[in-house]
Amino acid sequence: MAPQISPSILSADFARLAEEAKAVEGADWLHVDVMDNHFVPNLTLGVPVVESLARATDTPLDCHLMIEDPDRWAPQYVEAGAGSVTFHVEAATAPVRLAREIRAKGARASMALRPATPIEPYEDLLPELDMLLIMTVEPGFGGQAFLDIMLPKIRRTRELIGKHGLELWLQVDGGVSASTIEQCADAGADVFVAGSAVYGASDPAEAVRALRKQAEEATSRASWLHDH
Ligand SMILES: O=C(CO)[C@@H](O)[C@H](O)COP(=O)(O)O
Ligand SMILES: [Fe+2]
Repeated sequence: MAPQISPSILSADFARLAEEAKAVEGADWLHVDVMDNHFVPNLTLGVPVVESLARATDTPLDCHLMIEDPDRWAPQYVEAGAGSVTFHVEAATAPVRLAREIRAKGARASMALRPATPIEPYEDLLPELDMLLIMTVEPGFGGQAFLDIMLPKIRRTRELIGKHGLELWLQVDGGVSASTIEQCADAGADVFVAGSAVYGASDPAEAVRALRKQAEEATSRASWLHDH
């Protein structure tokens, strides 16, 4: 799959969300970080804001739920208009049932792993998912440094996806920028969340295009190397 860029509005101006969403039209997704001050020590926004954002932009919403009890809340984000809903496996009680419910309601189902959560126990769940999110920072805040100790986990996950012949997308989130996106693409990620690297730039739309170009070039170099 061609690399996709998902700018995170966590780094945008929350008083101007509609304008900030429009500033990155051309991106594949708009990443919406939902935090409840329990699963992570930060509080952002909820269902009503997602409903408004879905009306304010044509870019599909990629909702990253950093909340307790996603089994209860995630379906409401599909109803609010999200195109993709990511729940954390550490918070979910019944991840298979939840992924099936998200899909049945019409969104892409995605599961996230915190940095200390290994992929291996969840190998058998992969066919139930449309995307897996590997956090490359501890969730909770934008602008943190990329954890390069996550690169082996990205590689192992890409190998598991290949082994099972799945179409699953592999997303990375946290500290993704011009200096780190190529390592992520080389390790096998294909959906890149970037908050401060996009909204901290003077031209966010241009930052999205530049990140996509870097990811495309790194992906084609990596596939050339693997094929030869
Ligand atoms: O989920 C999160 C943080 O928990 C992210 O989506 C951040 O918003 C990414 O921001 P940068 O690290 O790219 O600044
Ligand atoms: Fe996120």
